[in-house]
Amino acid sequence: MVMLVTRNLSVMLGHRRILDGIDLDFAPGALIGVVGPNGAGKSTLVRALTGLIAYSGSIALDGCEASTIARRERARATAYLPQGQTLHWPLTVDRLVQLGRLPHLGPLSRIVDVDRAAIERAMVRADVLTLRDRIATELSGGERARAMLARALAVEAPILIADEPLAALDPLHQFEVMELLAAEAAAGRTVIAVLHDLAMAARYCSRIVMIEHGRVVADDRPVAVLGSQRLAAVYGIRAEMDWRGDVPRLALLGRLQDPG
Ligand SMILES: Nc1ncnc2c1ncn2[C@@H]1O[C@H](COP(=O)(O)OP(=O)(O)OP(=O)(O)O)[C@@H](O)[C@H]1O
Repeated sequence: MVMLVTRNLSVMLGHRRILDGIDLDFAPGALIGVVGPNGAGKSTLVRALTGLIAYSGSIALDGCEASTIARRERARATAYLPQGQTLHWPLTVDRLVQLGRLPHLGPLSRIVDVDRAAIERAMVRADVLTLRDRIATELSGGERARAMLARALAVEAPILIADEPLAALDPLHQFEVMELLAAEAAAGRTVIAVLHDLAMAARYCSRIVMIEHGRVVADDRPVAVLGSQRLAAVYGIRAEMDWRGDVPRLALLGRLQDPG
C-alpha cells in the first residue's frame, strides 16, 4: 500500500503561482474528493501528483521523492484519468484498455494472461464490455469516458487519480462510477477524484479537500467541509446538508443573491 504525501507543494505556470504551499497526506483506503471553484488549481494539483508538471516542494511516494522514481515504476503506482481526454487514434475499446497495461509489460510488450485478466476486470467494472469491439473515437462522450476509465482501472495501481470522472456521464453512470471509486478505495487503494458535483462528493467521499486560489482551505470529512457557510463563502451558493439514514445529502438551493 502506497502513501502519497505532499509538503509545501507549489506550482508556477507562466509567471503565475497556481498552487501555493500544499501539504496533504493521502492514505490507502480512502476516496478523497478534490473540490473548489473553476480555476482554483484542482487539475494542476492532480497533474503535479501524477508527475506531469514541474513543481517545487516535495511529493513523496512511500517516503521516496516522486521525481526520482523511474517513469514506469511511477506509472505502475499511479493510474491517472485525465480531464476531457481527446483520442487521437481510431483504436478499438479493447486496444484502448490494453494501453493501461503498458507500465507492466516486458521488453516484447506482449500481453500475457495476467494482463488479459486485468483488462477484462477493468472493462466489466467500467461497464464497457459490450463496447469492446467499437472504435473508441466513434463512441458517445459518456461511452468514451467509461472506456478511458477502464484504461485507468486496467493499470491496477495502488493510487487512482481521476480528474472529473463524472463529466459527460448520465445520472445512472455517475452513481455507478462513484460506487466504483468507493469500492476501489474500500479494496485498499488511494482514490483521488476531482469533482464538481458536490452532492456526489458529499455522498461518496470519505474526505474532501477544498482548494481555493491555489491553497487548501478545508480538508476533512464531507459534513465538516461542505457546510452552508463555507459553500456560501467559497462558491457563492446557498446549500443545505441533511441526512437519509447515515448518508449525507447535499442540496444546492441557488445563488446567494437568489430569493428564498
Ligand atoms: N499553462 C498555463 N499557463 C498559465 N496559467 C495556467 C496554465 N494552465 C492553467 N493555468 C491557470 O491555472 C489556474 C488553475 O487551473 P486548473 O486547471 O488547475 O484549475 P481547476 O481548479 O482544475 O479549474 P476547473 O474547475 O475550471 O477545471 C487557472 O487560473 C488557469 O487559467
